Parts: sequence; C-alpha cells; structure tokens
Amino acid sequence: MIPRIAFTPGEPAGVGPELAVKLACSGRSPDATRAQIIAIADPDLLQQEAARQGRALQLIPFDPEQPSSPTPADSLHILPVALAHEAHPGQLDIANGAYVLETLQRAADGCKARTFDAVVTGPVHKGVINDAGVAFSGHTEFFAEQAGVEKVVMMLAADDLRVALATTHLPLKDVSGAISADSLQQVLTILHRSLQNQFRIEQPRIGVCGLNPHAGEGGHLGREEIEVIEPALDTLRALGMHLIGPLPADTLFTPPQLARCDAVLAMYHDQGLPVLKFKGFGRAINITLGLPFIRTSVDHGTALNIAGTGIADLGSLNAALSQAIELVQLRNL
Ligand SMILES: NC(=O)c1ccc[n+]([C@@H]2O[C@H](COP(=O)([O-])OP(=O)(O)OC[C@H]3O[C@@H](n4cnc5c(N)ncnc54)[C@H](O)[C@@H]3O)[C@@H](O)[C@H]2O)c1
Ligand SMILES: N[C@H](C(=O)O)[C@H](O)COP(=O)(O)O
Repeated sequence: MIPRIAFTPGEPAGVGPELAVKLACSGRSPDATRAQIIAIADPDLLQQEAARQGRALQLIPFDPEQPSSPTPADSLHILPVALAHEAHPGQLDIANGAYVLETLQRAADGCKARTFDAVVTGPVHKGVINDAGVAFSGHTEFFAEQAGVEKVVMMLAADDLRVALATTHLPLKDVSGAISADSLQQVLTILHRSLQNQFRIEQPRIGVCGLNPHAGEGGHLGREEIEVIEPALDTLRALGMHLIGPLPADTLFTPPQLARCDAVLAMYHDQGLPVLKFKGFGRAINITLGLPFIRTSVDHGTALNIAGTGIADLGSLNAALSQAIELVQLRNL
C-alpha cells in the first residue's frame, strides 16, 4: 500500500514553498520516496520557487480515482489552490490568509473522507491569519475543530524525548485557569492511549510537570499541584496509568528523570517546547494526538528572516513525513 500524504506548505511568504521544492527535487528521505505526496498549494508559487532554485519541477495533477503510486523524483502531486496575491518571500500579505486556511481545509476534508492517509503541515503564520480577520490559534486547534473532537493533544518529539502539552496556544496569564482536573484527565488519557496505540508502548510511563516553581513547594509557591494536578493523577493511577509526578519541571527535564519516562506532560507551551527544541530543533516533529486522522508537522515556524535565501533546512519536514508514513503503516497492520 502506497500511503497518500497531503502536504500543506503553509505560509506562502515563508520557507514552506522552498521546502516543498527541496522535498521534490533534492533532499527527500528514502521513506518519502515510497509515498504519494500531494502538495495542496498554488502551482505557480511552487514553479516560481523551483525556478529560483534552478530546478525543473513536475507537478502531477492529483486524481483520487487513480490508484496511489509513489511520487516520482523531481515531482509533487498537486491539488491546486490559488493565491489571492502573488507571494514575495519574507513579506506577509493578509490577502493570502484565506489561501492558507483553504489549503488546511482541503487537507482536513481529504483526511476525513479517507482520500488522504495523513496530513503533514508546513509552517503557518498565526498572526497574519488573525490580521486577515479569522481567529486562528494553530493547526492543532484548527484540525480538532474540523474533526469535531473536543480535545486533542499537541506532542513534539525529538529522538527519544516526547513532550506533550496540557495547554497550547493561549496567553500565559490564562494558563492556570485552563487547567482543571477534568482537562488534565482528558489530556493524559489521550496521551496514554496514543502512546499505546500509535507508538506501541504497552504500559507508557508519563512524567507530569507541576505548574509552579518547584511544583508549588508544598503549597507555598502555588496550590494548583495540590488542588488540581495531584487529584487528577490519583484518579488516573487508580485506573492503572503509570504517572510520575507532579515533579518540578526543572527536575523532570533532567536525564535521570527522563530515563524513567516515555513522555513528559508539560503544563504549558514554553515550559516544554524550549527543552524539546534545544534537544532536537531541525529534526523534531509535532504530532496531534486524539484526532481521527494522522497529522504531523515541522518543528519550526515560517522563518521569514531566511525565506527566499535558499538555506532552509529540510530535516524536520523529512522527519514529519517519515513519522506520518510510519504511523499510517502501523495503523494498517
Ligand atoms: N508548524 C507551524 O505552523 C509553526 C511552528 C512554530 C512557529 N510557527 C509560527 O511561525 C512564525 C515565526 O515564528 P518564530 O520566528 O518564532 O520561529 P521560526 O521557527 O520561524 O524561526 C526561528 C529561527 O529558526 C530559523 N529556522 C526556522 N526554520 C528553519 C529551517 N527550516 N531551516 C533553517 N532555519 C530555520 C529561523 O530562520 C529563525 O532564525 C510565528 O507566526 C509562529 O507562530 C508556526
Ligand atoms: N506550538 C508549535 C511550535 O512551537 O512548534 C507551533 O506553534 C505549531 O503549532 P500547530 O501545529 O498547532 O500549528
């Protein structure tokens, strides 16, 4: 079976188009040569980028009625979506916000209809989509809404480190209020089941960070650990989950503690992701757990500062593609 992977290059003024062309024409990993990769993007945008790189790129119209076949070298299958305005590297244009959302919408629709086996996303610029008038906090939340699921979990992985988040894209001042015993139980249940079902870890060991410095220092530096986190963990332990903590984040993210864990649950974005990105930026992946379809992504953003220079690194996109293909294969076993 040849996996059909939808690929959204994301923000047209960022490094996404460059990565798409490199994926087709230069640095594709061996795994990706065994998949059908369907870019959901503006064909002219990709051809302009190919010309900039001095590459001959073939865009093969995607036909869902045809049996899946691997995308040949120097090619991408294409599901065309037109830009509103020509894109210029490094220059955001709110007129193209709707284009980005349309590419994600087509990917979500295709995954829900099982036309695609998975979606791999390139980086989007959350700010310009909001500036264009659409409330958007990230792919994670967008795909959850499209799939009609109340809760999903963002997890990033680099080498043997997996970091999941109890909360995702929200202001720091709102984090404490967003963490309840119920929400933690939902997040940990999704994480536990995904580690079992998608990553084939029979009895996952999950390390849980506290929210406050020193996990609240016995209530002297905050009470969320005592009032919310510990009761949630106790309830889940009674159901058989192997949960470690809550531990102070600066203790949990040390090698001896990490050796005891298959994954870490951080309470908020910048508690967990700096550690993960310090370890593996450029080869890490982002995966949404709890969706009815497979979605992986790059570990980086739009990199507007280097767009158009030709130096964007393909490592994380290749890793995200390989992970998506592996998850499709495991699902189909
Ligand atoms: N997957 C996603 O959609 C995603 C992920 C992270 C950030 N973002 C968004 O991207 C925008 C910019 O975020 P940022 O500037 O904080 O982070 P960024 O990842 O875009 O850039 C951080 C640094 O890493 C470099 N970099 C990023 N990707 C690279 C690559 N492939 N090769 C070489 N160097 C690379 C950049 O040049 C920059 O110096 C924000 O709007 C943010 O929300 C999107
Ligand atoms: N939180 C992610 C990161 O820092 O890499 C990033 O913003 C992407 O999130 P989505 O996959 O939800 O767009």
